[in-house]
Amino acid sequence: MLPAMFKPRAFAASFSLVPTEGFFPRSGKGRLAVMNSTSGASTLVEPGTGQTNGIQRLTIIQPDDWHLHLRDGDGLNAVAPLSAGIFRRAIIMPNLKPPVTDLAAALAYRDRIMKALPSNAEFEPLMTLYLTDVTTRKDVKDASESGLVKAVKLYPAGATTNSQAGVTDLFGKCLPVLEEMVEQGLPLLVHGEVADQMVDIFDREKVFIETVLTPLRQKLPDLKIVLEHITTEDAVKYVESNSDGKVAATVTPQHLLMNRNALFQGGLQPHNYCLPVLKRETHRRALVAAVTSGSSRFFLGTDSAPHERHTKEAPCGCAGIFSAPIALPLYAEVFDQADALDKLEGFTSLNGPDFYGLPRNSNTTTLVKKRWNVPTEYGFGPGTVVPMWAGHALNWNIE
Ligand SMILES: NC(=O)N[C@@H](CC(=O)O)C(=O)O
Ligand SMILES: [Zn+2]
Ligand SMILES: [Zn+2]
Repeated sequence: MLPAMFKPRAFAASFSLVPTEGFFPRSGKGRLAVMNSTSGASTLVEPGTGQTNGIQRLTIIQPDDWHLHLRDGDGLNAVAPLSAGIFRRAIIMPNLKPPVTDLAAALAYRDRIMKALPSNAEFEPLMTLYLTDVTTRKDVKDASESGLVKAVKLYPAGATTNSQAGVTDLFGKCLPVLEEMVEQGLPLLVHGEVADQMVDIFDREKVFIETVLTPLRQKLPDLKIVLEHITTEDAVKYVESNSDGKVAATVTPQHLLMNRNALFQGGLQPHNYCLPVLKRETHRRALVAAVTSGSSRFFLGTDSAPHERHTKEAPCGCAGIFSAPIALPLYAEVFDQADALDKLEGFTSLNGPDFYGLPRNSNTTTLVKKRWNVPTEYGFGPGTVVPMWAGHALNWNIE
């Protein structure tokens, strides 16, 4: 199986301290196969400060994960300790079956998460409500006043995993609830894709920005919005052009490290399939430029979304990439490649809490440049889950 690799040739020069081969996932075909990949990215250099390439060890304020799927039941018990071992807090996505639509459900889910953690874990789940056509102002007010629910999540109905109960008509059905969110200061987190099957799947984020986000901002300029797991240059530009502090975006490791070739490299690659789907290389480069620019409007959200192996390696495979245990090394790889390790901490640990109005963490995490291999799978209830870049070598690890 060929790896999902697209690493631009120009990056090799910046890896003088570590053998270039070290980073390339082992494909059985060796380095040449990777270098000849059809990514179309062979001459690109990412922006950076040009000051950080020699760094071998990096201590940063402990990161939080601003977009995490922990699932439920046995799956929750398997993955929650993995996130809790790395991140201090995480925004917990509510797309369970049935979804987490009110305070009672959020508190019950929070209890199940706490029970899934080791007794010494210092991990704070930041709960969210799943917005539906019938969510009420009271639902939002109660949730906000609890202090434990930090946001409301918009899934356009049909756009992604477990979004069937999502919103069918945001402006027709949800405006009073959105007004309540403005009053409560509760951000709206958006899966920013239209669900219209007539819109090309690679264009759904751009069309969402044009047809939903732009008018939404006009109607409710004081609503705080996080455009989740952005994948396009269009989204980067949108976030950058909204400079009033109300709009931010999370960025996943997969959208920073892979382009859409990774879906088909050497054959169909179900473990690289997520929504929004990977985009072309120009978009990936725009994302890397955005997160390494030092802008405070972009922050870490893994969108770690475990699905049991057989539900992804299937005739109709689920969307979602499991990255929680390796996400931090993957992000370090991105910033190192861009020679911008000095911008990593802002992205992983400062911009998120600042946007949410929460305190920054006080303890630290140390990353070291040391080769290791991503495990090929993790336990997931009775089955297993395959992580992003399973079995491949990474250059960074958590000390
Ligand atoms: N990202 C994904 O591909 N899947 C997520 C849902 C989501 O975040 O859209 C999931 O819950 O599996
Ligand atoms: Zn989503
Ligand atoms: Zn998600």
